[in-house]
Amino acid sequence: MFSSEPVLILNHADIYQGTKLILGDVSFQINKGDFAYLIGRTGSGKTSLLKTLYADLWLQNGQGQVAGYPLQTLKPRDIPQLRRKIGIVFQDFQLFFDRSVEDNLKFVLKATGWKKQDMNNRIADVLMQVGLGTAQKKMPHQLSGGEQQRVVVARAMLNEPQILIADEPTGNLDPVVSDQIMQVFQAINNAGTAVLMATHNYDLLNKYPARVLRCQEGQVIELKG
Ligand SMILES: Nc1ncnc2c1ncn2[C@@H]1O[C@H](COP(=O)(O)OP(=O)(O)OP(=O)(O)O)[C@@H](O)[C@H]1O
Repeated sequence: MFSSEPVLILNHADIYQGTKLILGDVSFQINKGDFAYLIGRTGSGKTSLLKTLYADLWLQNGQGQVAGYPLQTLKPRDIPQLRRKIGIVFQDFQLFFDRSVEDNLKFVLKATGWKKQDMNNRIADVLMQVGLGTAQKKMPHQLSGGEQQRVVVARAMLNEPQILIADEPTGNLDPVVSDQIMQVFQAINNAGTAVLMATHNYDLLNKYPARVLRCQEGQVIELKG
């Protein structure tokens, strides 16, 4: 029902690291409600592609649009707004270990201009969404690796992103815990947020089938299901 609205468009995009072309002539689209995996060997360019989408790498050739922001003409001052419309999750949890779960989430809400009276409700909502409704006051070290990663996902959802971009989100987690993270992603996706997830974990692809984009020999190709 959401499938007609594009949240990500790449059109003949070239992905560079410095002067080195990593992926050439990349064209694909992700619509609201889509779930897509990004696969490919180590060094094939998955991370470089994702970094281009959240403007950590500049798009030098071709066109790109993410959450309505054109990447090829993006100004540095637009980057924070773009990143508010994208949820970003990496393999290594980057929580502040010297503050509670709640304070980790508040840090983002403060930085993105939320009113104080709205913060507690939003924090409760996102923690509920990732199945950690009672973790508010806990310190990160009191949580397991999988729970910490779920806090990271909750943090990425705070500003109701149009798309969640995840780079190896289950990379350090065992199969059972990876599965839990995946179920959280599925629930987020079912609620209408698009998901683009780079992974080496082919078990997940079999268990949770979705679109598959593969980085291979300097190109991105979509595998036909
Ligand atoms: N900061 C950088 N400067 C120059 N080249 C880089 C940089 N980061 C990555 N590269 C190169 O870009 C290519 C693609 O790397 P990238 O990290 O995007 O691949 P990947 O598919 O994400 O790999 P992995 O599965 O190991 O995460 C590699 O050849 C890598 O050596």
